[in-house]
Amino acid sequence: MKLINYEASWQEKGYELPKYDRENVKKATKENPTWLHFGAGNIFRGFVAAGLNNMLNEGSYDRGVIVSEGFDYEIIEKAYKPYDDLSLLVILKADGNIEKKVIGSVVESIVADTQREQEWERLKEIYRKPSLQMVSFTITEKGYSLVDSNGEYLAIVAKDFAEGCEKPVHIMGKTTALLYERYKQGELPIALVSMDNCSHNGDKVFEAVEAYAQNWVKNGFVEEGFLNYVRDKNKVAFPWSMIDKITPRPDDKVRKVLEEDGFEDTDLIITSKNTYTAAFVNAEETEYLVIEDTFPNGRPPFEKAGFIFTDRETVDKVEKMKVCTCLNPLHTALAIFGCLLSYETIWEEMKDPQLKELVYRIGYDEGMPVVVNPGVINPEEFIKAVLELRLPNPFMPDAPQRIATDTSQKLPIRFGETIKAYHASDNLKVTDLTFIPLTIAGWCRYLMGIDDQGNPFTPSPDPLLEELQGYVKDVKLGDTELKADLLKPILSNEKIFAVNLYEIGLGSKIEGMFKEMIASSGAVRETLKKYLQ
Ligand SMILES: NC(=O)c1ccc[n+]([C@@H]2O[C@H](COP(=O)([O-])OP(=O)(O)OC[C@H]3O[C@@H](n4cnc5c(N)ncnc54)[C@H](O)[C@@H]3O)[C@@H](O)[C@H]2O)c1
Ligand SMILES: O=P(O)(O)OC[C@@H](O)[C@@H](O)[C@H](O)[C@H](O)CO
Repeated sequence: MKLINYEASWQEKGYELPKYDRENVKKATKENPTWLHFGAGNIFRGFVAAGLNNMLNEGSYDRGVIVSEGFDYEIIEKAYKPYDDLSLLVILKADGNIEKKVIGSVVESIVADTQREQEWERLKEIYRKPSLQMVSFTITEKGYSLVDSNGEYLAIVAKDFAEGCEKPVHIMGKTTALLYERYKQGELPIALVSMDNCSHNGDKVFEAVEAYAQNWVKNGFVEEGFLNYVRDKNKVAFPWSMIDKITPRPDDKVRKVLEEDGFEDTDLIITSKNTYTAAFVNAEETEYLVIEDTFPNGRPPFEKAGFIFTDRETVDKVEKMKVCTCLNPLHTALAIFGCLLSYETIWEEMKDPQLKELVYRIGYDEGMPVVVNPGVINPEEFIKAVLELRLPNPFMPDAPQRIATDTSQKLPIRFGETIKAYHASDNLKVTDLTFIPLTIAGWCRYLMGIDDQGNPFTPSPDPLLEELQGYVKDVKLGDTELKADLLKPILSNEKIFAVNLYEIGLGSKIEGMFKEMIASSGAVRETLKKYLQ
């Protein structure tokens, strides 16, 4: 059974196949595309492309999506092209049932690299099409960042600014250069939609594109009118969104299940840029995509796929509910302590009495008091499902090591917003927080790269890892005397926590917890017991 030759007989083995004429969809999309997506990773295939696939199956839409990758070209070369852009979605339900769906809605895949002339020219052509309504992104938080931890422009960004729109290297430079093609075509309208887990994600795209446009205007590469176009919300919109569907890396156990069916395209691929990909993607059943309804050139009827359209204020509340309180902070706490306590799956961590208690306390005791009900999703029901069904789902192969990736980029939204809300509150005291500080102390302990048994482990990739590990490199388990300012460069960094933790009164508390966690091997567990029993 090869994806590229899928056939009706697969249905007997429970595989749902595209019910539409894919060649027609391909042709219509290539001629008049409506949607281009950057970031060919797992969430794109497992959720958004799958939503469109449902619409095509039902006949409620007639166009596919074109995917582009401006960072990790191997994803396209190894996980899309060999399979004619098809993929297999494996849904792992909490009751143990598995659904398998062939996703045919991705009809073209393109590497976004100015050195690859044909592909770059095709992207320009797509941007020039009046039919194009939206360009979306799932490129991780760091994909939007133009600066380093000191706020200085990254070298590639500075070079892009200096060299103009002919051969940008940063993904936001490529996006801006392509948008310039659309501007030249008569200022055609479009929406650029981030679907990443960052706060006010639309603003991240806007700020990056605006910075590129400003610098290119300043350096004489593009006209002032382009900057005005980027800033004109009636022409270029940057809607906010909140996306939710736990989509782990392609898993070996799932691979074996597929192989038992006779499915052959099961190679697990780890690219040189550390993306975990395959021709299949495994994900949970639950999914939410809430998008601010600002699309100057219209949009596909995504309501048919269950996506929720609303105003910006509601998206903000939903995002705060999910990313700042009811899911992602709990994930990051499990990621940090999971790596320290040598866990390899989230569901097993949810059987650990202290870790389970920790996420209940972070969620219910510390997060929920500052959550505002967004109306479109009920926070009480949402957090209950996360804690009782989604995280403990034993069929989901999600790993703390995946979630620990880029933790330095995630802390401001996952914990910083709650800390700020307590600090600003008249009736809550930030110094009463215990479990969030405990998790931050755990992260400082994690940065040592030594687990609770005293064995070295490899922390997950993070753009600040090297710098941050430098601060704790001399700490040893059993140290009783620590340099007074040891953690200060970390805990006072407002880029990492959204606040200076010393200025709001949490710095010493976290330092104290860190000291408890380095007392000896086994001290992480003992510290968790102390605060959680
Ligand atoms: N996987 C999930 O459970 C999930 C759920 C909700 C939201 N998300 C959001 O989607 C993002 C991607 O998740 P995924 O599961 O697709 O991950 P993935 O590892 O499968 O893919 C990561 C994608 O980001 C791109 N990328 C990474 N670093 C980049 C950079 N510096 N510049 C440009 N592009 C870069 C990669 O090329 C790839 O396309 C997450 O960071 C998160 O914001 C993921
Ligand atoms: O995708 P990241 O790296 O931003 O965060 C890791 C997980 O917390 C995240 O992917 C969740 O699974 C997701 O946000 C659930 O909707």
